[in-house]
Amino acid sequence: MEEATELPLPDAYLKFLKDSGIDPSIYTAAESTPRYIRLKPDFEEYVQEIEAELGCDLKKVEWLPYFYSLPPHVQIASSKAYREGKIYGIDAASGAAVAALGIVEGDHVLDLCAAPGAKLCMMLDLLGSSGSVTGVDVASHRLAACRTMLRKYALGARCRLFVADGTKFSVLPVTTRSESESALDGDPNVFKEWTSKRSYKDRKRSRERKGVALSLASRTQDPELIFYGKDSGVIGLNNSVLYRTASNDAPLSSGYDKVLVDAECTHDGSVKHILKFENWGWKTLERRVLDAERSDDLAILQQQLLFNGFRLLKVGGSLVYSTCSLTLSQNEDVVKQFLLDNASAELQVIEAAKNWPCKVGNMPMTLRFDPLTSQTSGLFVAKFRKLF
Ligand SMILES: C[S@@+](CC[C@H](N)C(=O)[O-])C[C@H]1O[C@@H](n2cnc3c(N)ncnc32)[C@H](O)[C@@H]1O
Repeated sequence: MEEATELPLPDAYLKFLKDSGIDPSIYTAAESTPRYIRLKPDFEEYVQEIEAELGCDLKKVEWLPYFYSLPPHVQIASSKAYREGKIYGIDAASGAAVAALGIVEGDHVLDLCAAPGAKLCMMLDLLGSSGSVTGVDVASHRLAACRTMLRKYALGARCRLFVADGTKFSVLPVTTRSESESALDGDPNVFKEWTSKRSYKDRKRSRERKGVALSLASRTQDPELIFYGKDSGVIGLNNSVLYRTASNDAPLSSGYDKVLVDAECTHDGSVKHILKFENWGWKTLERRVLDAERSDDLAILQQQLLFNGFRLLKVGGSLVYSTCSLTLSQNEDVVKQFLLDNASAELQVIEAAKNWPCKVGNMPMTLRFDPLTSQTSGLFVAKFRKLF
């Protein structure tokens, strides 16, 4: 195995690792960490066919249903199975973050940092034939890629996507529909089936609707609905119902059952991603990772995302906070501060994790996937329950 000292990491980054208490040798795992795919549940019988196509064995990940590992250098993008939407690439640790949510059929799930969307796809696969998933991301181009992914994998029926700031997003799930809401059918501003090709008349209406939405949803900072599936609960609603928002103080009975806050972070645990900066230029790493880490803004953003995700959670519901950073400041410190500020939050044991190849974090009940020991990308996971 390569020595940590031989890795092409610049001094400024090595200092960041040292200051953050991260052992640089985790990057030696980049070459040997397998690639992971998730097979869409309907396609398990195709394993042998996919193996022949990729020219390698698919090794079942025993601790995570429908996940397979393959040698790190196998490319999946040109394979027929990938093009036909039978498999998607997702690291097993990312899959664990979704599994930690414990999604069951009928849940209304919020994914507050959703793009590019591998976790969102897995959520929709777990959801079954009732419930919904709402994906939010502040980056419109990334969320557009997420929409493409949903359509490719035919997973969008129960999903809606909003470009919005997750620290302010306030739109509630559509749970039950009252008679007065169903009677909106004649209203020209009612959402019809979603289509990417919309007529001039529709676009004009949508602009008008957006105007209404802006005034109705001033607290939501103009969330823009860029996709909704036929069973997402959006069709037949008008703006006033769709943009029904959560009040800041009242405990929610109509909030989301499960929330994932897969927060923006420095990505230092994503060992393969970090080593790509060798080609992209270390200056880019300094700008994207080190400057971000140095500024207090990132920690504030993580706190605010967690705070708002929890606000939208219904009483009794569960929230998973994850990052692909291994620093204490972006993980345990965020969790500690959050627990201090929120009496209604308690850390929850992740029952499913008993057989996972991860370690307990620096706080009981939190988990850390470490590339050297877990054979996955690095990831921190904490789960909270809302008590009241
Ligand atoms: C770690 S990535 C999420 C990965 C995603 N969950 C997946 O599985 O593909 C973090 C995301 O947070 C988004 N983000 C950053 N600031 C945000 C904000 N204020 N509100 C919502 N999303 C934000 C970024 O655009 C980025 O897509």
